[in-house]
Amino acid sequence: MTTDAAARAVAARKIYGRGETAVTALDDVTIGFPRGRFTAIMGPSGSGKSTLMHCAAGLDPLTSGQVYLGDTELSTLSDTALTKLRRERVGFVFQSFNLLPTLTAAENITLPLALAGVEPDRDWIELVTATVGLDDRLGHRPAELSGGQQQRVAVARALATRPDVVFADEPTGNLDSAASAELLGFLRHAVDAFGQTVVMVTHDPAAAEYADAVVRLADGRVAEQRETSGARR
Ligand SMILES: Nc1ncnc2c1ncn2[C@@H]1O[C@H](COP(=O)(O)OP(=O)(O)OP(=O)(O)O)[C@@H](O)[C@H]1O
Repeated sequence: MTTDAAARAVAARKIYGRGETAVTALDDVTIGFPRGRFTAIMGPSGSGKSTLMHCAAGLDPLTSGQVYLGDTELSTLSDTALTKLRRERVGFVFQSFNLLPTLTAAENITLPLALAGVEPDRDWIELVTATVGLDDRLGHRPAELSGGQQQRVAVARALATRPDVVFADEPTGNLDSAASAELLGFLRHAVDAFGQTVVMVTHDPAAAEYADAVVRLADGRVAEQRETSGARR
């Protein structure tokens, strides 16, 4: 296992339910997500993609095994410490954008910093915000933005704390192909220009080609790990 993994799972097992209705969602998964790289998680419906992401992000505990963010083993943390870690060291992007409707785009981007009670790094926020490419629309509320624009705001929000990892769950699931390409280009840029680490669940092979590597799950196990062709870089 490489030591430069921003996040990793070791012998991760997740069982939902008990007895006859128990479902093994993760079955002995050991995987690292290298720092400064873009990893796509693929696999059929029910193969454990979301479970792996949720457990790696500290949203859901494992049944056995360990997940680490850097050198921190998440199961050793209290609920308060885990909440703090998620706020300060993890960024999330969801299929459904999840922006706060009453806040402007700019306010949505800096919200995680306000929640974490940390001083914004103004240069970083300016850099990320400039890269979003929304120009004069930063003062607009989400309802006044297209889906693609909203999701770019969501990625900028995920980057605001300069997290160790950004976890994106089907981030292009609600976008048309042009907006998807733009969003994936933005995620790619966050990795190449800012050295961020991105882990993205996707069903779309074209989306996965923006990543450096693809992890394919099947029946809760790692079925394949490969580097992408890099054709889009
Ligand atoms: N909260 C839960 N309670 C019980 N079973 C669950 C729960 N969450 C997931 N599962 C089961 O665990 C398995 C893996 O689910 P998971 O959502 O991780 O798969 P996925 O690969 O992300 O699927 P999809 O592509 O459809 O989102 C599935 O069999 C699912 O039904």
